[in-house]
Amino acid sequence: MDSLDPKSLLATSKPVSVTTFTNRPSREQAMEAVRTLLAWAGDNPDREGLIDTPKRVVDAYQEWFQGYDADPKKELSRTFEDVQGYDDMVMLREIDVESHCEHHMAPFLGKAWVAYMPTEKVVGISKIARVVEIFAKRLQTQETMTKQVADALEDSLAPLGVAVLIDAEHQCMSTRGVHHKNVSTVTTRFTGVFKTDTVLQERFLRLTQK
Ligand SMILES: Nc1nc2c(ncn2[C@@H]2O[C@H](COP(=O)(O)OP(=O)(O)OP(=O)(O)O)[C@@H](O)[C@H]2O)c(=O)[nH]1
Ligand SMILES: [Zn+2]
Repeated sequence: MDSLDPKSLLATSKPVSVTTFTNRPSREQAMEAVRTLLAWAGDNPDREGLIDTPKRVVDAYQEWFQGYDADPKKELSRTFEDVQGYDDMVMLREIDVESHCEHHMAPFLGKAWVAYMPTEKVVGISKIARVVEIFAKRLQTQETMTKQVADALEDSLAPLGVAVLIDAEHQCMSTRGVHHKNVSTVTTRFTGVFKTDTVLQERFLRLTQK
């Protein structure tokens, strides 16, 4: 099996865009990396209980990071104009967020509230949840993800404004490091009328409360 030279993968010191980083190692190389981690942790990767673990871990990573292969723009490309003049905010409450922090690759889990003020077109509501999922299934900071969700809606729907709030607990804080449990991190992004109209912003924030 070819050894994986990290220098050849990260040959440039410039930040690598997630959409242009296509020089991926093979599945076999990824499984070999898991074997290395198991041995490094102090266990025997060849014992019966661990023999299939690299395969399971690679399958799990494929699921947790499938957002790199998905395009949020595509999800938002189908819109509907026949809404009989509906002119108020559309809001999805408590969309599940299952993501991984880019600093530790540890899970952060929580909820997202997403609203937009449509102009003449609306999008299928499931597509908004799909967009949240696509960005969640990449390595993230919560701040970046919050802005990416808002930007995707802005770019595709050209609405009067967008509001996004994410509330999540980071396991890198609860299960290691500082070991503080039940700390929720809240991030928000308001654009357009949600930024300029404080009454509307407060309405959105009230709707994020239980
Ligand atoms: N702003 C922000 N920070 C995050 C997020 N996820 C994890 N972090 C933080 O990233 C930071 C990384 O800090 P470092 O000092 O480089 O890493 P570390 O030594 O592992 O830090 P500790 O977690 O404090 O042990 C930590 O403070 C984490 O809590 C996130 O989504 N947003
Ligand atoms: Zn972390």
